[in-house]
Amino acid sequence: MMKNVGGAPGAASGLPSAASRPAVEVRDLHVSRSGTEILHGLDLTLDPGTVTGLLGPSGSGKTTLMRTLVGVQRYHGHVTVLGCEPGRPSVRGRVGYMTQGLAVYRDLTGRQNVRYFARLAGTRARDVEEALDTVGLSSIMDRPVSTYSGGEANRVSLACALVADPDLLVMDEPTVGLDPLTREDLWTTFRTMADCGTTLLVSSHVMDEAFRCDRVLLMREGRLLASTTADDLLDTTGENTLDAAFLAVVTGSQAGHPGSPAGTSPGSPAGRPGSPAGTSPAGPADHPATPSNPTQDAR
Ligand SMILES: Nc1ncnc2c1ncn2[C@@H]1O[C@H](COP(=O)(O)OP(=O)(O)OP(=O)(O)O)[C@@H](O)[C@H]1O
Repeated sequence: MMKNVGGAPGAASGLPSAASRPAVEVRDLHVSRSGTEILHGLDLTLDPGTVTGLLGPSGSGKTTLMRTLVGVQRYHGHVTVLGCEPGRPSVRGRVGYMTQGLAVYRDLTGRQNVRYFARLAGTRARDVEEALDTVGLSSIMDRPVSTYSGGEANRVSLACALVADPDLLVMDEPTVGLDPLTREDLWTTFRTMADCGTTLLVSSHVMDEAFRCDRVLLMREGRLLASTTADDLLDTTGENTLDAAFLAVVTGSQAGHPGSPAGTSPGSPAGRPGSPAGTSPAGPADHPATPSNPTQDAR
């Protein structure tokens, strides 16, 4: 069953329905940190119920984009998340964010951490044991996180994000440090969540994970180079591997162009459900937005 991922129902009002409205819409997004512009005018949309991979070299701005979407980064431009300005109280509880750094309590056990985040999520929370099981932590969930390996501790962070059952789940390299089996299980979980209406944005340095995504956003130096699919990326670059295709795009050495954000072909990765998300035309950047999230860091 699809979640209601939007605000007011659209059919009766004549507005686009929640399911057809983008879960995320970004136009002409600029972000500066410490006086230096980091993002230089991004345009993108994420369709509801899709998995989008965010790929780019270290320092290309992936985390900065994610921070913007979850409402902890000051920005200029037009950004809506689930129909609202990022960080607004009405949308905060519906957006999950798994950061790169460990964001759990090390003196608590895995189970206690997940239970705590489930309580914060209130009635919308998923089952705690199920969330722990999903990330493969059931056997060690009663040990303090301080005794976990790095990969195990990361999985607690992920379970804390999953247990809140968000409508938009933003994850910064969630599969780092995971063994192939757990990684496989997680991607299955991501797909199931998307099929149930959750919109997922996943950054990764593992290029093959692009095949798991409905759409892939390629970034370099604060710009969006392409909004495409893994298959289209191979086709348009003529490369055999995604690593090579990605390299061709980021170094600008490919023969063809993999597709501008607004101009990629509408294919999906082979055998995978989900409609590719298109991109939006640029709009005016006339009003700086100030996220209302009290945890915002506008550096
Ligand atoms: N507080 C800050 N002040 C100044 N520059 C910053 C700040 N935070 C990040 N940056 C710079 O912004 C750029 C983008 O950083 P960001 O963390 O978004 O990249 P990323 O693509 O997520 O990198 P990685 O893959 O290594 O995590 C980098 O050049 C980084 O040095």
